[in-house]
Amino acid sequence: MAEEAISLQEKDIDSNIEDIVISIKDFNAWYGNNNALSDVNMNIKRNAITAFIGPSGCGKTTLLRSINRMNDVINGYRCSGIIKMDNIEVTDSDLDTLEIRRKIGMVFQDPNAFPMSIYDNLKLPIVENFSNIEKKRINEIIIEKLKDAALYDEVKDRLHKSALKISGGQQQRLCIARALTIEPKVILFDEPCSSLDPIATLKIEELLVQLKEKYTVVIVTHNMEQARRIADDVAFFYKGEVVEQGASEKIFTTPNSQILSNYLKGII
Ligand SMILES: Nc1ncnc2c1ncn2[C@@H]1O[C@H](COP(=O)(O)OP(=O)(O)OP(=O)(O)O)[C@@H](O)[C@H]1O
Repeated sequence: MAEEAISLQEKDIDSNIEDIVISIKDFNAWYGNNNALSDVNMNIKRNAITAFIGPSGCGKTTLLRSINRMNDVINGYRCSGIIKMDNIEVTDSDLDTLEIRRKIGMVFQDPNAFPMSIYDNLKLPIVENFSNIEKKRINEIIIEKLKDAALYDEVKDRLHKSALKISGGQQQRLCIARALTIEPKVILFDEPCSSLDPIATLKIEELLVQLKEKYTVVIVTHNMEQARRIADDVAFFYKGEVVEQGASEKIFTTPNSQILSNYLKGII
């Protein structure tokens, strides 16, 4: 099984470098003495959806949050190895983490709309990130990003009403619009549909498929049907290792490892 995993990783590393936006090399992560990730090697393709799957506690979120250095704030967290986004070494401790998060945005499990108007939810990151920006341009960006997040038509008549008064699915699309305002290259999604009903979930899935035209999407999901529906590539995590990774079609139809096969059958 280990040999099969290595050959897949090597194959990925050989892919056209232009198509790769994030490369992860020999990455390890610890919380205190707990080795949460072991020797992860992975290439994440540009303008594609990559899904991280695997049982609970196997390191998916740890890797996701390491990609934009969100884990830096956790007491006892440390890592080794290299994560690069294009030519930027995001694991370089001298880099400003805010700068990294401008390029690598994140959307969380539960919609975290701010308790303010829909308009102000988007205005806030815009004024924080683009100094001296004109009001007219702020308006334009807000409308553009609400449209990109497939939300504009549903909220255009209540932009100045509270963001907390819209549905959970709409709030999640608002959070996606907010992440888009600063023009990231990559957007990380940590189980973005786990608190949503099936209809709201399908809307987010459709949106992610649209977003990959402009952005690179990485998603942690426990929903295998979701990964199957939307992911181009899949990485299967087990006990802190990436056991298998590759094209979604291949992962779901002809997995190499018994562990992945068992996971897909719901045995583990
Ligand atoms: N903040 C933290 N402090 C200490 N240990 C942590 C922390 N977050 C995660 N861990 C540990 O790191 C390991 C990997 O957890 P992680 O959340 O990355 O897994 P996961 O695959 O995303 O799980 P889930 O699917 O349940 O979200 C687990 O052993 C977990 O207990």
